[in-house]
Amino acid sequence: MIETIQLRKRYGNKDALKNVTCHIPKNSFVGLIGRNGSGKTTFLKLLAGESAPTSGQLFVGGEQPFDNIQVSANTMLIDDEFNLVDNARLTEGLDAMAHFYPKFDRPLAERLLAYFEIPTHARQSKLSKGMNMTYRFVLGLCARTDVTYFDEPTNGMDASVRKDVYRLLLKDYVEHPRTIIVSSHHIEELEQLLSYVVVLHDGQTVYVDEAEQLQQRYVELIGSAATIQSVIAKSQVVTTFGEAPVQHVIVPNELTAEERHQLQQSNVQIKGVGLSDAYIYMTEHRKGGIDDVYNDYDADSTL
Ligand SMILES: Nc1ncnc2c1ncn2[C@@H]1O[C@H](COP(=O)(O)OP(=O)(O)OP(=O)(O)O)[C@@H](O)[C@H]1O
Repeated sequence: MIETIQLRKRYGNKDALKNVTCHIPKNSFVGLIGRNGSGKTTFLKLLAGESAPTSGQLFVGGEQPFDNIQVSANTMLIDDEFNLVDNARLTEGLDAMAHFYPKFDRPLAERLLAYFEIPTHARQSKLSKGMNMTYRFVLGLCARTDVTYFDEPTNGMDASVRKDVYRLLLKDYVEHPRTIIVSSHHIEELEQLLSYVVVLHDGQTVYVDEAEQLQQRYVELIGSAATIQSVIAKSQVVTTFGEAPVQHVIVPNELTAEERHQLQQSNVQIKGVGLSDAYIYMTEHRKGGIDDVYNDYDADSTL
């Protein structure tokens, strides 16, 4: 469905995306994850045809999206700027959606807005930040375009709305399968939904595959630090946390049978990791974590 090869986007003298190569199968529910500034928004804007790549190839349903009416009629990008009609009342926004998107489910949109207590006679510009994002989310969901991109859709929503929104997204996706890409920093809220994950790091794809595979990249060893260190080479350790004597050591899921045996014999627990943790380990700063920064500062300040 979506195919990119060495996709690059340059702003001035800076590469926002420098090498994005990925294949996303049709009807996948995709999590687009990456740290601040890794290129998620830039990538979604390219996919939605809102900007043109600097170089590389990009196809959505076999078409190049930029300046392509056929693609835009079947695509929605919902972000915190989405606004179909300037200074319109929500009812006018619903009218416009029905006009542009033939599969728009207006009755569902109206029911959802009533449920979230968003007044449809109000002007979009007068809604609170969270309500505005919920309104945009409802439009994106009910448009039922073949491809829908949500860029940080839950920004500004309270915890209970966020929960409803993800539940809703899953229900609607199951009833009406289509390709959905959601960028979010709250992966833990999303991880039950995702079938596929794209991880961007510093403008490059560092992971494109099924969500489950990402989780299986690492294991957590829990036990005596000294025992773990006697079995596992230092170079294998991704990160360590917790205080001695019981520590948590994260390593790639590449333990040999012999290593597993030795660890188990020494009462070291071997545990799987969650998706959001796996992502953090994958993109962790290699120069140490926030503790090191704080400790260095502390040491300097006492000189
Ligand atoms: N219009 C622009 N002009 C110049 N630089 C830009 C522009 N848009 C993005 N960038 C730069 O491109 C890089 C990627 O930005 P982008 O917004 O795509 O990242 P992101 O992963 O969505 O970040 P965040 O998680 O913080 O929203 C950043 O370094 C950003 O400063």
